[in-house]
This record gives sequence, C-alpha cells and structure tokens, in this order.
Amino acid sequence: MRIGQGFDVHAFGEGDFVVLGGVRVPHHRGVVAHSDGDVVIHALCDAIFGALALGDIGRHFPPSDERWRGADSRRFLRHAALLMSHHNYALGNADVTVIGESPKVGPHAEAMRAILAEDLSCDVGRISIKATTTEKLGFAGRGEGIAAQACVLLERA
Ligand SMILES: Nc1ccn([C@@H]2O[C@H](COP(=O)(O)O)[C@@H](O)[C@H]2O)c(=O)n1
Ligand SMILES: C[C@@]1(CO)OP(=O)(O)OP(=O)(O)OC[C@H]1O
Repeated sequence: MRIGQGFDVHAFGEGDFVVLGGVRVPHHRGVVAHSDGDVVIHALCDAIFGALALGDIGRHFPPSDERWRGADSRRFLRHAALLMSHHNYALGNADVTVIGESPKVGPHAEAMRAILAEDLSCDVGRISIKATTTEKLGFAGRGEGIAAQACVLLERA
C-alpha cells in the first residue's frame, strides 16, 4: 500500500464560474490559473504522484508549457491514473476537502464524485468530497481564493 497527500490553491479572478472536480460551478468570480484551475483535481493528482513518489503536478505538466494553457484538468487526472496502473497500483480510496467560503460544494459533490470515479476507473464509493469554510479567517475566509487538500491510499492492482 502507498499513501499520498496533495494541496492546491488558486486565487479568485475574473470570470463567472469555477471548475471543481471536473464540474463547472457558477460563481461570482473565476480563478487565476494556467489550466482550468481545478483545485480538487490538482490536489488529487499531487496526492497520487506523491503516493508513487513521482514528483508533483508541475513536473508532469509545467506551467511554462503552452500545451496546458486553459487545459481541462481531467487530462491531468487521467494521466495520473495511467501512471498508477503502470506502477501496478489501483486507488484504494481518495478523500478530498475543499476549503473556501464559496462556492458551496455540497450541491455539486455527487457530480464531482462521479467524474473523479470515471477518470480513476473506480467505484464512486471510493471517492469522498467534503468542504469547509475557514470561518472567514485567512485568504479563503476573505474570499480571495479557494483551496483543496486530498489524501489517497493506493493498493496493489
Ligand atoms: N465551500 C463550502 C464550505 C462549506 N460547505 C458545507 O458547509 C458545512 C459547514 O461549513 P463550516 O466551515 O461552517 O463548518 C460544511 O460541512 C459543508 O457541508 C460547502 O458545501 N461548501
Ligand atoms: C496545473 C498547472 C498546469 O500547467 O498549472 P495551474 O493551472 O496554474 O495549476 P497549479 O495548481 O498551479 O499547478 C501547476 C501546473 O502543473
């Protein structure tokens, strides 16, 4: 078994939606990012790369590479899933927490779980999505951005 954890932050900027776990969620602000800025998937990718000791998302998808400008982060997750299977591991479970005052994640959590399970080729029961505010404290509390942290357990395939 292998364990991994990941964390990602994006600042809010221009726009009227954010992408979280592959779901386009309406919001009064967008995010500043090279890709689509999906903090859920970026944290999850880093957790998987970490469990495999394969570096981080920036090593696999450098922010200096124009190919990833505006990219759908699901591409990154499917790549992480491929590496997992190449190393003879399968996802045991993943637990993700979104940290921010808004948008509210609860109404979109099931759609996110379904997308993540599809890209990771696993049962949806292995994917958990949670959310918390920071009680108005810090950058997330001031509504300056959004964060996510993820933990994964990988099992031998
Ligand atoms: N972006 C968020 C933040 C929170 N939630 C849900 O609200 C509950 C209460 O949050 P507290 O920070 O006040 O504990 C939390 O447990 C989530 O169910 C959310 O959906 N989206
Ligand atoms: C995802 C990548 C892709 O170029 O860029 P960003 O969308 O800015 O996201 P970040 O979480 O900063 O991770 C770095 C990059 O790998």
